[in-house]
Amino acid sequence: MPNMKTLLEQLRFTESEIRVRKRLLSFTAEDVSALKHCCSLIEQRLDTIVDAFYSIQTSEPEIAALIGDADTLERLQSAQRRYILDLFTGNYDLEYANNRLRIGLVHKRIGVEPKYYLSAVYLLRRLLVENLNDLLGDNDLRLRAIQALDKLLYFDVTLVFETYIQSMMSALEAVKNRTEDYARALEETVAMRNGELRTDALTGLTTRRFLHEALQRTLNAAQRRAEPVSVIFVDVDDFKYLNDHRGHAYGDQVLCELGKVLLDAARGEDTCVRYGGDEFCVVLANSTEEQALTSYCKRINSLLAERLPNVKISMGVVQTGPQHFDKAEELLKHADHRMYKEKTVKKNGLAKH
Ligand SMILES: Nc1nc2c(ncn2[C@@H]2O[C@H](COP(=O)(O)OP(=O)(O)OP(=O)(O)O)[C@@H](O)[C@H]2O)c(=O)[nH]1
Repeated sequence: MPNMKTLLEQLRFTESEIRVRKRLLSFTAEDVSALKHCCSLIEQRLDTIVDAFYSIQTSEPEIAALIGDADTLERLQSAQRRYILDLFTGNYDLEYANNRLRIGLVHKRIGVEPKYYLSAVYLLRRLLVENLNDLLGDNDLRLRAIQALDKLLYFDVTLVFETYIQSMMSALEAVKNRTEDYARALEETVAMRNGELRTDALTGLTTRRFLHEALQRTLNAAQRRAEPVSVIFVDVDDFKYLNDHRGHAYGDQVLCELGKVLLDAARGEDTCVRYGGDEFCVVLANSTEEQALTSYCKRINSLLAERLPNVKISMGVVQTGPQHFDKAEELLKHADHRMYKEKTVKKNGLAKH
């Protein structure tokens, strides 16, 4: 029985553990002999006891439903017969313990709640005591046998409950493992999706998620080489109006084309990012603010005039380095602020260009 072995191993069951348990219940050789003495007497009443047991059990509708069909009832009856004989054989060894552990496992598996198991143990004890009283009359053996039976039943109930609990814990462990597997799979999916999001689907530019990483890389390299870095925020003017009046698909085309313009105007070491919606951000390596305005921004404006003559943009340029370097966050905030300022000036009709 490989399953039993695992169960015993799980519960660390050994001969010496059985000895400890017997000692804890003061289950002595005297108890063994008292039970053994009653074996043949109980055997005579075996069928009567088992019949009485199941007629009382099945009179309870909930238990009758648990037992189910006649075949199961028959199997339970013969198992009960074996158990009653086991109680009086005088052999309470590892094999005996194994059988009790198996009962615990079976009870858990078929969903017998402890209340049913305990009431069944109580009923069996009552029937056995009634029969011992009847068979043995008023003598010393009767008292000793009943006492020994009580200890042995406690021994068995403990084993059954331990297996029950162990098997419940294994089920919980399995659920926990499944949940952890699911969480891991979910994390992998999210990681994969994030990986896909490195590139913006519409424009093919770097996504905002990776702006910080790219900017930091450029800043680190610039610091080592003592070069300036410029950051440009770009935002389409009245894009909502374009969307609303020429359709969302046209809006998409504009964003896509603007992305190309930004890329075409940039050099290999620059990073063009779709910041979100109609906002873009460009990190120019080795570029002062002056160079950005006179070279990069100028190129953008002329490309835009060629490819999207009806589209206007606002830009905010900020330089950091080559001596003192601002933090990435500050730089982005500053560039965004400048772009917003330019837009506000234009909207108020104060634009000079
Ligand atoms: N077609 C299209 N529209 C988008 C996309 N992402 C965001 N938008 C729209 O872009 C518009 C941005 O509008 P606002 O932020 O009000 O900007 P605006 O109309 O350009 O106004 P100002 O920035 O003040 O000039 C919103 O209407 C968004 O719904 C996209 O991927 N495709």
